Amino acid sequence: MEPHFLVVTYPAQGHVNPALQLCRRLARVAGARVTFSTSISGHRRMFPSSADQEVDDGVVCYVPYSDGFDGGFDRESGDRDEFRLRVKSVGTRTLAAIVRSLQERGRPVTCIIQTLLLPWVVDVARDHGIPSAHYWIQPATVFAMYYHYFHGYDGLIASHGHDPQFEVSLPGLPPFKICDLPSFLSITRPDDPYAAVIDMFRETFDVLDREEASSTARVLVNTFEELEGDALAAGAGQVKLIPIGPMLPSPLQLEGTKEAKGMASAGADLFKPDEKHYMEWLDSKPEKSVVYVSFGSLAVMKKRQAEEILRWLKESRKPYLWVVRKENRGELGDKLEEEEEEGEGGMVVEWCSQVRVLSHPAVGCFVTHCGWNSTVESMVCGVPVVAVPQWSDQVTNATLAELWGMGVRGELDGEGVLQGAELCRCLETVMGEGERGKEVRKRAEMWKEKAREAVSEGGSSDRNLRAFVEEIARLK
Ligand SMILES: O=c1ccn([C@@H]2O[C@H](COP(=O)(O)OP(=O)(O)O[C@H]3O[C@H](CO)[C@@H](O)[C@H](O)[C@H]3O)[C@@H](O)[C@H]2O)c(=O)[nH]1
Repeated sequence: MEPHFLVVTYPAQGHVNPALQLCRRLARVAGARVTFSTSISGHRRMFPSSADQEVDDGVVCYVPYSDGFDGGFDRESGDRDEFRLRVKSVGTRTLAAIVRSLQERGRPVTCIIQTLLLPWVVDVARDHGIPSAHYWIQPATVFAMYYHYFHGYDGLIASHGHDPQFEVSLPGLPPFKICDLPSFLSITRPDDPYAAVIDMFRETFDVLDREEASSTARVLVNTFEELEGDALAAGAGQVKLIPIGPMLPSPLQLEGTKEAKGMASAGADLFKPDEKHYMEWLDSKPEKSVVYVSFGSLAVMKKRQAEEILRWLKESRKPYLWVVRKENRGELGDKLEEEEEEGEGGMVVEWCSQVRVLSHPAVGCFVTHCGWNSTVESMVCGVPVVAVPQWSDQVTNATLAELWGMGVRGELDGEGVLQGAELCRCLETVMGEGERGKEVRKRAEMWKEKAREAVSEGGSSDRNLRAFVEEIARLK
């Protein structure tokens, strides 16, 4: 039977991107049919004119499921517990209907792969007798931290939640301070609005425990052996972690291929791309001179943080490209408009093609919140980072990026803000002529080479993905 992977993902940009990159990789490596499924709210943003219908880009077929929140979920005021339960009940039903409909149309699914926070998808796979796999889209180190949290270390971590400098030693990992563990692990108040998120992770690890017992646990990880060999081996019970990354962003996967042209605009973006000519603007700048600033797709930047960046941008002479999403603009008021009008030193955009920006020779540094995709994209483009983590895995990723030598981490003040002077110091360190800067740039180049090697034909991640595909083929 022809292999057919169904990749299911949560409707957030940081989940959609690696899921779609995996789809393209699977299509290429396995010559497989691939269907991508996110919730209707996400599908509408990717394909505004699709009227909730299936879309086919020639390589990947996009079929949306309903999660009970077709108009989207209000992250500010929505009840996360209600969200979790409704997504599970409605999602289970509508995804099952998709699996049946694909079967009836002669396109039976042979493996279901789900990204983070969707443990119920495993039940859909099991109910239909289809093998499944998890796709962990954060570092292996973060996986190991969650694993150990749910396997005996929750009490220790919770009891030191008030002491961010306390160092925890988890099996197989170097010691990490409490404040450098994924921030959800330090939630102790049940009324915390993010308490439901830790329940979603708990459900995933409960599912893994069950699968572990029946030796069916498979976890693909968006990392590579050369980067996180120790963390991959860091005692996660019998759960087999399969490093298959870094998933190259679509523009890089397609570089030089026939599909590249048509695919360039194929909808991964949940945000409307800014029409400003930022790539042409980059063309006019000297090599490695531009500072690119972006905090990803979810973080709502504190007003003071934005003001500090703005203050620094005005004072510094470095050209900059700064992504400020629409919903963050209110925070900045007229100041941003003024800045854009002056426009000499830099450019502010609402959304850009980040991978194209990072691939541009004019970009010399990425000031990032260290979402895992941004971290990986910076790595595969050889661009050093100034890390300004906000929450979740970002604090761990920032610690790792510094440990790997590909950048420096900004010291935040008591309110969690990176002040202008500190940003200036970090940029000087990374982009300046001092020894540290030279070393950081050398390491960034080194990781770029190693990352690309891992996913090129015969590289460690390429071999792992092929072996996974063969294993799935043998199961049928
Ligand atoms: O103007 C922009 C800004 C961002 N991006 C893309 O958006 C994605 C953002 O992903 P990421 O850097 O991971 O940040 P978040 O959107 O914040 O991702 C969420 O999901 C990630 C994966 O689970 C986690 O690592 C993060 O902490 C979490 O906030 C990346 O692929 C970027 O290339 C663009 O294409 N254009």
